[in-house]
Amino acid sequence: MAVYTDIAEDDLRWFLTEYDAGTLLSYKGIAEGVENSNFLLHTSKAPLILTLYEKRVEKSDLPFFLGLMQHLSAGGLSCPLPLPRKDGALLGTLSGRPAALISFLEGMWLRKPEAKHCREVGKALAQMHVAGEGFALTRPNALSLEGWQVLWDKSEARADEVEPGLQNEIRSELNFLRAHWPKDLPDGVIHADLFPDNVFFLGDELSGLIDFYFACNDLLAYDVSICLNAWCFEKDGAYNITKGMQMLEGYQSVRPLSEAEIKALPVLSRGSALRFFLTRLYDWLTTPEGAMVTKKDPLEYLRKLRFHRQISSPVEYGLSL
Ligand SMILES: Nc1ncnc2c1ncn2[C@@H]1O[C@H](COP(=O)(O)OP(=O)(O)O)[C@@H](O)[C@H]1O
Ligand SMILES: N[C@@H](CCOP(=O)(O)O)C(=O)O
Repeated sequence: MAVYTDIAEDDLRWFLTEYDAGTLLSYKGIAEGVENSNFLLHTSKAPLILTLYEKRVEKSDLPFFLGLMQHLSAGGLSCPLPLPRKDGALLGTLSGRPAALISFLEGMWLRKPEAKHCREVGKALAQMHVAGEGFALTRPNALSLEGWQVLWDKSEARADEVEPGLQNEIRSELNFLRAHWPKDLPDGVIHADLFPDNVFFLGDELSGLIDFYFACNDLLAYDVSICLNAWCFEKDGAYNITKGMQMLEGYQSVRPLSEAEIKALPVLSRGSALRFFLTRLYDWLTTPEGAMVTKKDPLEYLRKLRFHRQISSPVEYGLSL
């Protein structure tokens, strides 16, 4: 679960007086999530999500994340909106952490997404890419090639504890990606973590996207590759080409991919698989036993990475060329 920082009821009541949010009726920690501490609040006005920003979130990035939600929402994307304080600021402090109130999004995430849901996700991702145009702030992707190397430097010495031979395999993967990473593809604001737990559905209808705390400026097709990794593999590790096809068709129904983007999908997918492998590996090796967070399996992403390595044409992702 992810509640790293506890809050005292009196402090929360005091914090809420800065907002026009009504009076507190109840609050509870939310078990899901990895990065931040989240609480569900019921007030006399409306349900709200309270987020306390934790370890990997830089305070200086918060205006980008919160402003982005406002920009995307104004552009027609369904996503939470930060609630301004009475003084207009979007950010306050609670229990010594930067904290924000955001609107509660109806829906729930799908534990067993089907191909038809992948199509909706592809569409919503493309809508987000379009809605992100014109956003005034920028944020470089801290988890691209350089950031991967930093994570790897911190994990490399113990990597073979997780699987023998990993040291050599990941070292040469990083070399490959450094040499082949595409540079001239369309870029813009990407979500960068659009996993099933960050997409809400009401029945089969997508009700919105959450968790913009990895959002940044990067290649749009890299975001597509993140979604292929996160949505289109089955529990047994097999790639589901029907899901891939639906995801890509859904995306292209809003924003067609260029030939260069399509050609780059295998290398981008290797990069995104490595990115999630590395953060999971780092967390696996450093999260203390008994911590209140569910550690995610790095090897799931190693298997995905190996799959992308043997792709010989983007057609294998379900694209019709
Ligand atoms: N705006 C929201 N509306 C409804 N539920 C939310 C909202 N934001 C977060 N949640 C709940 O909190 C959980 C964790 O949120 P998330 O932003 O993914 O956390 P983290 O950044 O720590 O991974 C989500 O799975 C969801 O259950
Ligand atoms: N999606 C990442 C972990 C980040 O978790 P989130 O709760 O912020 O989506 C992974 O699966 O490794």
